[in-house]
Amino acid sequence: MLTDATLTFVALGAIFAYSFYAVLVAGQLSLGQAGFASLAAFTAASLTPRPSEVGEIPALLIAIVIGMVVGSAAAVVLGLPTMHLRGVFLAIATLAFAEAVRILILNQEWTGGAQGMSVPKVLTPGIAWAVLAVVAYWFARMGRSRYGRALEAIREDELAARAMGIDVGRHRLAAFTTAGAVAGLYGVLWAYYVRLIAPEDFGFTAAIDGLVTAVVGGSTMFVGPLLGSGFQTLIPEIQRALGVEAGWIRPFVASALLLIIILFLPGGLASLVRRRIRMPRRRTGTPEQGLQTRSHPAPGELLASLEGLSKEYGGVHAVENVDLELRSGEVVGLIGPNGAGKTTLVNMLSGLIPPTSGLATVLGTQVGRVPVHRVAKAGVSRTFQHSKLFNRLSALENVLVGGHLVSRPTFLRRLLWLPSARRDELAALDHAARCLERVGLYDLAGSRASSLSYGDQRRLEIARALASDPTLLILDEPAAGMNHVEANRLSDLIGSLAADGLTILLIEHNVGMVLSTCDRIVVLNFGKVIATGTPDEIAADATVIEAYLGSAEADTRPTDRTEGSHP
Ligand SMILES: Nc1ncnc2c1ncn2[C@@H]1O[C@H](COP(=O)(O)OP(=O)(O)OP(=O)(O)O)[C@@H](O)[C@H]1O
Repeated sequence: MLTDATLTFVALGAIFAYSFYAVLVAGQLSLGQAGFASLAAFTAASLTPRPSEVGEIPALLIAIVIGMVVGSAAAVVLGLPTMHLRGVFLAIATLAFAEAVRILILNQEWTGGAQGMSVPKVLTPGIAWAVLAVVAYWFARMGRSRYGRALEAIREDELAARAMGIDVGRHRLAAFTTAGAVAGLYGVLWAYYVRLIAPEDFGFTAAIDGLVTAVVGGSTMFVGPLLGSGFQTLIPEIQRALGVEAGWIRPFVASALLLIIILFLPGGLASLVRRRIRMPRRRTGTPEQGLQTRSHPAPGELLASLEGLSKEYGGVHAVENVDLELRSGEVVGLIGPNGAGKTTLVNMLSGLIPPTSGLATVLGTQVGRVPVHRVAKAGVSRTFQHSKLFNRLSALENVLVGGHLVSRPTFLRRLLWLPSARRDELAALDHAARCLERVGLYDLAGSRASSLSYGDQRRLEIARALASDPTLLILDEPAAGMNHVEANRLSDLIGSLAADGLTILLIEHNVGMVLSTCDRIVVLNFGKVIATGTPDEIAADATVIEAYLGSAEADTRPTDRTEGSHP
C-alpha cells in the first residue's frame, strides 16, 4: 500500500501544508503559496545546472536555495502592501497574486507555456522525508520560542498582542516570508519529482488542497501539517486497499471524513495530541530575576501629562479637553458614570486610539503618534474592560507572552539547542511563575485561559500585564462582574501592587475599592473632568455625589477586607 510515490506525496503534501501553517499559526489566511511555489519551481528549474553537469544532489541543493530565495522574496514583495489586510481580504489578495503568477507563467516562452517544463527527476522518498524532518523541526522549535508564542498571541487577539509590546506588522511579515520560503521549497521538490511541471500544478486547486491539508491537520501544533497530509494522502489509499473503488464513492467518503473533522475537531487532528506544558517551579518574590528589566523613574517623577486631550466620534465628545498629570508611584482612580469617557481616555493613554486633538506624553512617547507596541515598550501595560486573554493558550503561556518585552528572543538559538536559549527560557518561565503566584494563580498555570472562572480570568489579565514589568499599569474595570469575595481579593492585590511602588491608573465602578486603594481620584462626566482630589475630598464633593456617587451605577459598598483572603 505504501508505495514510494505515496510516501513521497505524503512528505510533499506536508511540506506544502507547512507553508500554510506558517501563517495560520499567526491567524493569517493566505492562498498565495501556490504562486510562490510556482515562481520558485520554474525559476529554479531554469537556472539550476543539470544534474549531469554537477551531480544530482548538488543540483537539487542549488535548486532548493534558488527556490527558497525566490519564494521568500516574492512573499516580502507581496507582503509589504498586503500585511494590513485581515481574514478573507488577505485570502482574496493573495489568491489574486497566485492567479496572476499562473497566467504570467502560462504565457512565457521560457516556462514552456501550457506544455510546461521538463525537469530531471532527482527527488527520492528518503530525500523528501529528510527535508520534511528539517521543516517540521523548524516549526517544532519555533512553537515554544518567544517568537512562536508572539505569533500565537497575534492569532488569538491581535489588539492584546500589540498591547503586550509585540510588533504585529513585523511578526506577520516574518511569518509570511517563512511561508514564501517553505512554499518555494515545496515548488522545487515537486518539480524535481514529477519530471514535467505545468502552471496548472500550482493553480487554485493546489492552493485549496494545501490549505485544507493544513486546516485538517490543525494550526495549533507543529505536527498538524504532517497529520493532515497523512490523512489526505492515505485515506484514498486505505479505501483502495479496502476495495472501495466504485467511481464516486471514494471521493465522497474522503469528503465526508473531511467534513466530520472540520465539524467535530475544529482545531484539526493535532488537537487530539495533548499539548505538553512545561511547568516552572513555584516562585515567590520579585519577578525580575534573569530578565532585562527596566529602570523605573523615581517616586514623584512626572510619568504622563495630558494637555487638552479630546476624542470625538462623529458628534459625540467621548473625551473633552482633559488635562491630567500622573506621577511615579501614584495610584490614581478614574471614575464616572457609564459613557463618561473613561475607557476612551485610557485607550488614548495606551496608544490604542489617537486623540482628535490635544497632546498626551506618556513615559516620553507621544501617544497617538507611535504604534501601540512602542507605548508598551516605554512601560505602559494594561488590562481591558472586556477580557482580552489569549483564550486557547494556557494561563502560563498568556503570562509568558506578557513578558515578551522583558525576555530575550530564543528561536534561532533554540534551533541550535544553545544552552543560553534554555537558560533564557527558564528565566522567562520563572518570571511567569512569579507573576502567576503574585495574583494567586500558580496552581492554574496549565489551564486554558478560556476555562478559568471569570474572576480568575481578570486576575490572569493582571498577571499578564505585570509580566512586562510596567512603569504604569492601567486596570480597566478589573472588578467588573466579580462577586464580593473576588472583589475583595482583587482590592488586596491592587493594594499590594501599589505598596510596591507601581504607578496604577484604576478605572472602577466599585467605589469602595477606589476609595480604599487610590491616592488621588479623577472624576469624569460627559468626557470632562468634573473633580480631582483625595478619596475623602471626592467622597464629600457635591458635584460628584450628584453626577455619580448618588447614582445606581456607582457600587459604593465598602470593601470588607475581612471577607476575602489575600491571594
Ligand atoms: N468607537 C466608538 N465609536 C463611537 N462612539 C464611541 C466609541 N467608543 C466610545 N464611544 C462613545 O464615547 C462615549 C464614552 O465611552 P467610554 O466607553 O469611553 O465610556 P466609559 O466611561 O468607559 O463607560 P463605561 O463605564 O460604561 O465603560 C460614549 O458615549 C460612547 O458611546
